Amino acid sequence: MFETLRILGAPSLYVQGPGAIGRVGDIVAKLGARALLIADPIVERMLAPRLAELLAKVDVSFASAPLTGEVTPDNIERLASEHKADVVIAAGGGKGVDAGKAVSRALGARLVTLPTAASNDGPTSRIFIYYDDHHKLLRAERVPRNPDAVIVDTQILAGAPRQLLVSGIGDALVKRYEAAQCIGADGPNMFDGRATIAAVSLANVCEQVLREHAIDALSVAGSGKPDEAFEKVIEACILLAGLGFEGSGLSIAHAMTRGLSALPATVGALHGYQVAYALMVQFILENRSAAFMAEQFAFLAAVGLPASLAELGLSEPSTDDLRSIATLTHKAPHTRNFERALSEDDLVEAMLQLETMHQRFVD
Ligand SMILES: NC(=O)c1ccc[n+]([C@@H]2O[C@H](COP(=O)([O-])OP(=O)(O)OC[C@H]3O[C@@H](n4cnc5c(N)ncnc54)[C@H](O)[C@@H]3O)[C@@H](O)[C@H]2O)c1
Ligand SMILES: [Zn+2]
Repeated sequence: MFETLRILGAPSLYVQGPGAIGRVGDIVAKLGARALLIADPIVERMLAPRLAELLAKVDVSFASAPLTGEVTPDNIERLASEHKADVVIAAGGGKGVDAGKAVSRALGARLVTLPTAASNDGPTSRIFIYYDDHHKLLRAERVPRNPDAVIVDTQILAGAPRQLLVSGIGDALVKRYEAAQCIGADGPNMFDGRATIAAVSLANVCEQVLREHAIDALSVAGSGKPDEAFEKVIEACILLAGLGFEGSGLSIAHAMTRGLSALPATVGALHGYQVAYALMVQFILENRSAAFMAEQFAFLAAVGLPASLAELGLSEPSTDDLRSIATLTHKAPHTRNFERALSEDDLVEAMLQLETMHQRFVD
């Protein structure tokens, strides 16, 4: 139920910097005696030996379990039935973090998130996403509390593939504009409450930090050597964007992931690439000026984010493609968080208009 109350949720602790993983022992030992790492197989191999060593020092028992396949209800149930833990360490890109969140809920365990890539702002939030086995988005779910701790080791993040940071920048950039639409439409935030000044301010500052420092931060992505610009952008992508969206609400840019994740040509695009494109559609629906659109196209191009369906992987969208994106998007609850009621035709028209406008910009 949507309340008239202003509600903000947040993790209990946020730790960021090079070598932050060294704090895992202290943090986890305060939460329980048995820890379980959930991550995809690549991240599990990368982190398990180090975590085993850090947790042994504080007498916390340690086990790890790789998630193979998608974050589906069945896969999560299986992982939860095979393990017991007081604390789940949810690590990785968005998939491992979401899987860990889901397992922590199933086990009734405390939750520590340990992002290894800043590809999205899931590490701070209560939300996780269920998919089917073909990576079609099923629904958003919630854990009962925000994570007990978020540990962001920027040395690890600076070693992650560049495109994951590009994705995180896309996911963070959109938050300010979705917040504005959601609040304007009197829509609910992710706690089914109203936005606080705090949450909106964070979404706004997040965007400013990205406009100022994203390009510099990307220049060290993949090097393993975080600098000051990188630290700022990571905080924007994970903390500011996370608190900003959860406390303010979402709109068209995220609603469109329903449609975009259902089409073979776009399902493989990283989450932040999908929402960056979808933000451009939102801007068309907002009737933004040509000058504003040109600025956005230039910024997205500089970061390496898609601003058209063609750049997202669907170069000649058929009428059926557009209709199917619009139908699924229209069903998403966040679509109602917009300044006017939208029809499926409005969405199709906006996508077409964007392709034409973007083509003109590229030419
Ligand atoms: N809970 C939320 O609020 C929220 C928000 C946005 C997205 N998501 C979810 O996030 C998922 C997508 O996340 P993603 O784009 O990060 O994909 P992903 O988690 O699949 O990661 C992409 C790849 O990067 C690898 N990787 C991660 N860290 C690495 C590192 N340091 N070095 C080398 N390789 C590394 C992973 O092993 C994987 O192969 C989706 O499931 C999406 O629903 C959740
Ligand atoms: Zn997102």
